[in-house]
Amino acid sequence: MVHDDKIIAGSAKHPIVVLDKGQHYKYGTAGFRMKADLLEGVTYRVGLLASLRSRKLNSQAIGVMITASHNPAIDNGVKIVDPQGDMLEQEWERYATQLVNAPSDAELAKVYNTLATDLRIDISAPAKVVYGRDTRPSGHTLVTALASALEATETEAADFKILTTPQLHYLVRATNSEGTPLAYGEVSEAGYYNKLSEAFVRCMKGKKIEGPLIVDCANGVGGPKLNEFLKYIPQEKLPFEVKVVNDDILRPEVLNLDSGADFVKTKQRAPPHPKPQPGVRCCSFDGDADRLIYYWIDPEVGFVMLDGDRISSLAASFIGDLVESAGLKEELRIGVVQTAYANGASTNYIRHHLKLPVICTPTGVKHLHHVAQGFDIGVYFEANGHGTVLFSPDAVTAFKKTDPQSPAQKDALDTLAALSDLINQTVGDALSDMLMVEVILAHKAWSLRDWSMTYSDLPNRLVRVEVNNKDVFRTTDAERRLSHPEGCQAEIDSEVKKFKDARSFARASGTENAMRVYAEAASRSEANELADRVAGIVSRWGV
Ligand SMILES: CC(=O)N[C@H]1[C@@H](OP(=O)(O)O)O[C@H](CO)[C@@H](O)[C@@H]1O
Ligand SMILES: [Mg+2]
Repeated sequence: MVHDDKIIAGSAKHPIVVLDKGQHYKYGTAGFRMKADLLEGVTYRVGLLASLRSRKLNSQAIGVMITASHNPAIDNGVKIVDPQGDMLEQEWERYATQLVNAPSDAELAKVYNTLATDLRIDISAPAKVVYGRDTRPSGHTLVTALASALEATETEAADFKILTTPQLHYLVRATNSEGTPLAYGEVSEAGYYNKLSEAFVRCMKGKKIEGPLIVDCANGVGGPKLNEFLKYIPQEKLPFEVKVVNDDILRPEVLNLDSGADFVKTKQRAPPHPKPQPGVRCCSFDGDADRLIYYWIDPEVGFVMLDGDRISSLAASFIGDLVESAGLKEELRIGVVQTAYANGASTNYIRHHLKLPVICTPTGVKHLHHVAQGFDIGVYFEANGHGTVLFSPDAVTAFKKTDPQSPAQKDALDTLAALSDLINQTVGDALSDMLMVEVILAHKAWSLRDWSMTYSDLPNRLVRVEVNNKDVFRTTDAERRLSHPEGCQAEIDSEVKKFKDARSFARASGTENAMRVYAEAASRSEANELADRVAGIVSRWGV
């Protein structure tokens, strides 16, 4: 077939590491992610798939991002981005897995051709792939393998070099919408900064934000990109004082080390460096800048964290009020999407205080994103700080076309329009989300303490349980209950009943070879006790 010889020759230059018997590569929640030295051949093959996907979708540009997010520097990963900047369609995860597991170069060409035939893809049609990578040293080799696959399949390639993950998602959407009425922004990294900085200034309306903001960038790609972004706002218009810390990208060994959003969320404490200053507003990005967590050290109670659930409820409350002031409450449906890991107190607050609908989906951003698209304004966040707010085309039109009857209504409509430009519409984006939070705090004149007073989190605990066979566990009801093994859920239920305001669930991790158990209850000791008991049940059933 058309590309066979070139595909085979390229694959020989970027060989796949054949895994031990019984093991295979799997396109999971975060694409392929593992030790970087296993990834050269994988990345080559992902390049082949991206070219097929572009050809399948009328030559629209497909994205490929090379990153391992919050993992240590020796790891890396590769994932595909669909034309609108969202995650690869689920059906295609299977094709990625098939292509990557082809046992030889010749077999690889065969699988490629079979996919093309089965999916009715014209492999002589034009194809385009845009790609980027984070700061990991291994990224360089992987990009070379990717470029080689694009060359072998005669795919037009746009290398955007070092980027945050959400910047790559932005560029994919900008590329595909260029020159259309829905143009998303200039197709360049500068275009991303222009769009965000301009929208940020419009949202702030001359307001200033009290006190400095310390931004921990996990020594990842977010550091240099945030520093670059700040240059786009004229000094006199800069509404806040930002101090960027942990932005050393020259020493790979410090990437994600004792810093970053994942560290803060899982360890429930501030990064030790720089030494946290009581009372100062802080936030952390993760290694590829698609997660955000806020926190501060309260002089009285110590560390206080404002995670994805908090950002979600803050955004829903602010946007809900604006929609009301804009006179669009009857017209636009606002909803919040969470996973089972969302703190029960946040769900309660959104449902009963903000009076907004909440939908629970399985873990993984693609699920949340998809459900959020069903609302005119869909707010979604995972508790770990990954999320965004999606505005439908109808909502954006309403912000721009509604004729305001009062200055207050005009003000609300303008702020909503500016927010829809500020908030990344493709994926969770730490930089964009941070600017959104700063806008909301400035408008409400809130400190982090004011924000944290909106509701009290239920004490909770997340534990990881290693079992022999996690495949025996199957979930239902958006992962909140186990359907298999039969009888296991009944045991969990009977434990949960013994505690006040309690909830607990167990599910197999999609990214690690382990089970995760979550428990929350009225007190810390009860949450801990319940988590231990449920972990015990899971261990017994998982042998
Ligand atoms: C409890 C938890 O934090 N789970 C994380 C983790 O998924 P698991 O399937 O639980 O391993 O990694 C996912 C990808 O980064 C992220 O979407 C998700 O929130
Ligand atoms: Mg990440």
